[in-house]
Amino acid sequence: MTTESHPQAFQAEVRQLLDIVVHSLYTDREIFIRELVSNASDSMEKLQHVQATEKDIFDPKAELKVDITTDEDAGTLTIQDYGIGMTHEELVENLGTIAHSGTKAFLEAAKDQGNDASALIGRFGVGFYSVFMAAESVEVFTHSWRQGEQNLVWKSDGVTGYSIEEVDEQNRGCKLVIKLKEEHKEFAKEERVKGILKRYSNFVQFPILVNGTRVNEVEALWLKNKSEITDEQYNEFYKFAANAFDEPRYRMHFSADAPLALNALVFAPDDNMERMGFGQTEPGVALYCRRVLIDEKPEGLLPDWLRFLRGVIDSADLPLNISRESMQDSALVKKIGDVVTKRFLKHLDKESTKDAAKYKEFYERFSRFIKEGLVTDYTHKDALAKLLRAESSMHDAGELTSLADYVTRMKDGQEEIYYQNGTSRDVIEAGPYVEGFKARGVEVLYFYEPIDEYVLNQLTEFDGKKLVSVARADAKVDDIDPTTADEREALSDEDLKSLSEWLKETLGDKVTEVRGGKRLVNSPAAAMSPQDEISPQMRQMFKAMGQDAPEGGKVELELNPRHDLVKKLNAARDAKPELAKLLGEQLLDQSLLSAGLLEDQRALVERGLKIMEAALD
Ligand SMILES: Nc1ncnc2c1ncn2[C@@H]1O[C@H](COP(=O)(O)OP(=O)(O)OP(=O)(O)O)[C@@H](O)[C@H]1O
Repeated sequence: MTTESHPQAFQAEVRQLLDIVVHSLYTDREIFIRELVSNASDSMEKLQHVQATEKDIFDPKAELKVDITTDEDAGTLTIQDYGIGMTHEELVENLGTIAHSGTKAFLEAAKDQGNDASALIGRFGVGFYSVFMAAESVEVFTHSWRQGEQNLVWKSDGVTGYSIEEVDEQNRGCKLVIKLKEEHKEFAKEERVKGILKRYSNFVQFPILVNGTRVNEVEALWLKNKSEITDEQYNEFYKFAANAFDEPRYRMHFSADAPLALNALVFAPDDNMERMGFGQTEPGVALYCRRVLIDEKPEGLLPDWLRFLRGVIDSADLPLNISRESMQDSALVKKIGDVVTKRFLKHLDKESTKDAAKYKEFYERFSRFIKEGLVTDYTHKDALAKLLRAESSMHDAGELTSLADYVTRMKDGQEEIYYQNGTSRDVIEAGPYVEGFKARGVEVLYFYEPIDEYVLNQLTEFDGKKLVSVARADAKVDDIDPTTADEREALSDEDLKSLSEWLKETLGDKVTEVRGGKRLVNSPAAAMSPQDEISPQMRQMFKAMGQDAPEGGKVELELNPRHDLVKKLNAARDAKPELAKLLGEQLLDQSLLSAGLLEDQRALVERGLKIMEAALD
């Protein structure tokens, strides 16, 4: 084998690549250190494989580590590894031509793009050559793991070509001596280099030392076997990764080989910082490729509503050099995010049945995110719906139930899932809507947040069963018989019909319809949302958000034909027409009031006084 001391020209493609690297890649210049440390680590990993089969290895006792030294005065940065090193032939092949597919693909794409290569480069690896973003010249001293090979140095200024010479004895592996350009001397500063390594290379499996001090202390826990990790280790890792002081509420650790090579370790924190008033939480699951950081806060990785999660996703399938900008529209990144999201939702569902009390605590803090997911993320709708919880007419206050459990308790003949949205349990139970369901032994779920109405409207159904508000006129509960018979005599159909017509006339277009119904027990009347109309609660929500609500929002008035007040009102139509009119209007306003829908209460109060006066006459 010959050893040239005269310069060799770079392959044309390498020159082209170097030109782009030096002239178009300005952002994230610091990543060249990440690239070189990754190469060092890869090379030592390869050595471990070689050690498994080969006995005769050069410099067999050399410890596997990355030694980095900085020299500010000389403006140099030196990176030494003890990996497989390179022979003369390998130096030519690896550092003088472009053999690896990623860079080739880049150059081909760059050709198609004409001059605008900078937009593309983030998607492909430039690996070793990225050093020339900061270097004036580079020397690679090396000895291969093979016995009997030469001690060599490869030198280049990264412009036209390189030379390879034989040198004095070297350690096994590669030592890169990087002479920095004047304007990039910052990379010869110890603190700057340590900062870069902490950011990108903290989890590299081999020790990294800067001027003799180790900088990477934390193990890449996500790549270890679950059975080898203690709870304390997990919690410590969470605190480190999330920069947190609390103990995580949930954690999920999983690995997959197909369809994607994936390792994920994610945590739900103790509390929801948004609920505590800290403003919008930033996404906190970092993306790694084989222990090396790609992006700390990747935006397109997980859906926005999972922004409370903390931890790490690592995929060996990702190209290391992918840039932040191109990440967001990478199909691979989306796929990774989707796999993790699905897994996490499944994990939560499992945990919720395993320990309901623990899940309740989580839900009380994080339900906002689940609801946000339900209204923004159609893909995961079904899995999210399983995680919803609510109080119920069948359970004590404070107890939560799931939609799935509700379905198991549905009565024979019941086709729909019933719910009511109100400010509190007391308000809901004091209102007229639930009583008819209770009398039939039909369960009603109670939701208390304004957003719930919207969430349930979006969800429309669960397990093939429609979600219906008990305030809807079309709720199909009338077909189910009450469990106890109501002995009170009802108004005749004829009287009920004429009373209803009279009331409709009296109330005018404040109501769409007045009619009798079977649903009420203790209340004389109730304001119902007509079929196919946006509910009054929804209108209120639009208003609260400062938006114009769609047309509609009128109610249907349902009368209880067994209630004394209704019977007496019917009689009063002829006997005391003036008072009957007042009572009819009052009945509507009170129904609106108990539905939380009366906007202006002045008329109600004034009318109340007149009715009181009449009562004393
Ligand atoms: N420290 C090293 N020790 C041994 N071989 C190395 C070292 N650094 C680079 N090489 C060799 O040079 C080749 C080219 O390196 P380069 O960083 O350009 O690309 P890569 O590591 O193959 O891919 P990428 O960096 O795009 O993921 C490597 O595949 C490897 O064979």
